[in-house]
Amino acid sequence: MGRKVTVLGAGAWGTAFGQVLADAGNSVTMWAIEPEIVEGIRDHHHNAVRLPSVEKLPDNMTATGDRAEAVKDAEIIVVAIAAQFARIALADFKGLIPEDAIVVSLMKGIERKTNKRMDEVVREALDLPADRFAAISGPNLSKEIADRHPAATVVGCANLDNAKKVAETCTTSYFKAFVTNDVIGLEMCGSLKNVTALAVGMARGAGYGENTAAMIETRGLAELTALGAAAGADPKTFAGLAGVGDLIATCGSPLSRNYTFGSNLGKGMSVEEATKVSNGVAEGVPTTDAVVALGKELGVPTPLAYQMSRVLNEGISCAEMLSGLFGREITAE
Ligand SMILES: NC(=O)C1=CN([C@@H]2O[C@H](COP(=O)(O)OP(=O)(O)OC[C@H]3O[C@@H](n4cnc5c(N)ncnc54)[C@H](OP(=O)(O)O)[C@@H]3O)[C@@H](O)[C@H]2O)C=CC1
Ligand SMILES: O=C(CO)COP(=O)(O)O
Repeated sequence: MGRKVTVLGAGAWGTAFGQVLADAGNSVTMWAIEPEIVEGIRDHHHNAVRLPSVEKLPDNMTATGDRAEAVKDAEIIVVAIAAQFARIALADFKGLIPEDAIVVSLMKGIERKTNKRMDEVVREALDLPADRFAAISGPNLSKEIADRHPAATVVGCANLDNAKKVAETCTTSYFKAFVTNDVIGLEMCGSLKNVTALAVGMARGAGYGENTAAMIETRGLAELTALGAAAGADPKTFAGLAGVGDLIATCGSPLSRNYTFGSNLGKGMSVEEATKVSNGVAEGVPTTDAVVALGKELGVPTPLAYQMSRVLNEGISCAEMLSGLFGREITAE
């Protein structure tokens, strides 16, 4: 049974996920600011700007630039906007969202300055109760999913029935969704793994091999698990698809914008140069400082995020970043 679903933001993941929803039999409306993107999807079933690899998007997928028209009668509204702009973009939708619609975030980032997760930002921006907010997070590189390669994800909602409703809405022969009520865990996994991916990419770009990558990934996992648990997440979530799973995908693939951004830094580019050549938003960049701040707030050491913030703000080298990760004191792992 198809539902009316709206996706706010026709970036790479918003568009690929829109295709998943359409493949699952729903009637999908994409909302985007840029008229070129709206016209491309609506008139030619093609997003030449953000997802050119898909020649023809499904027929049951359309687009509009009109906010009220986009969300009218939608049962599920998916938000896929660059995290730092989510609050401001959603402010214009306040009052337009149907009263019983579930709002789903695909975003993986922490808001700078407030250090808030996307569940907090979305709920505040739309004045939304917890049981109508869901997060989706997992190893979901958009280009692979757009090519319909088999993949899985996790849908989190305080209300498990609503998580199941969202999961059912995005299930296809190639896309499997699990459910949880650990929204905080999903948010922390998705946001923090991007900082680790920046560091692994940087090490790879600088020419280091498997040992270095494994060291950063494992220490990154320990860091995001500790911070997540302190924020109220279930530590088990970090061993699942959204935690270890997404770390493996993101830290191992040049399709990841965060990995590639880091790799370019490791090859010697400046932050400005790496930003210029980035193929979409690298959420780990603005999220890094927010993770350091959140660590201070919650009393959890975040050595990897701290060293990456020095890379991004002070331009320290990869070797300096890695040697700064560990003190000289001998400790248990
Ligand atoms: N790509 C992936 O593989 C995955 C991405 N994600 C997460 O999904 C989120 C979106 O990523 P993705 O689609 O890939 O990113 P893109 O860089 O491809 O697109 C970013 C999107 O944000 C929109 N946007 C930026 N600023 C504003 C604004 N002020 N108002 C409204 N819209 C705005 C862009 O609109 P416009 O095009 O008009 O500029 C675009 O739709 C991120 O948080 C990312 O971490 C999660 C899983 C996988
Ligand atoms: O989150 C992702 C895969 O799960 C996508 O990673 P990037 O945002 O680094 O491309």
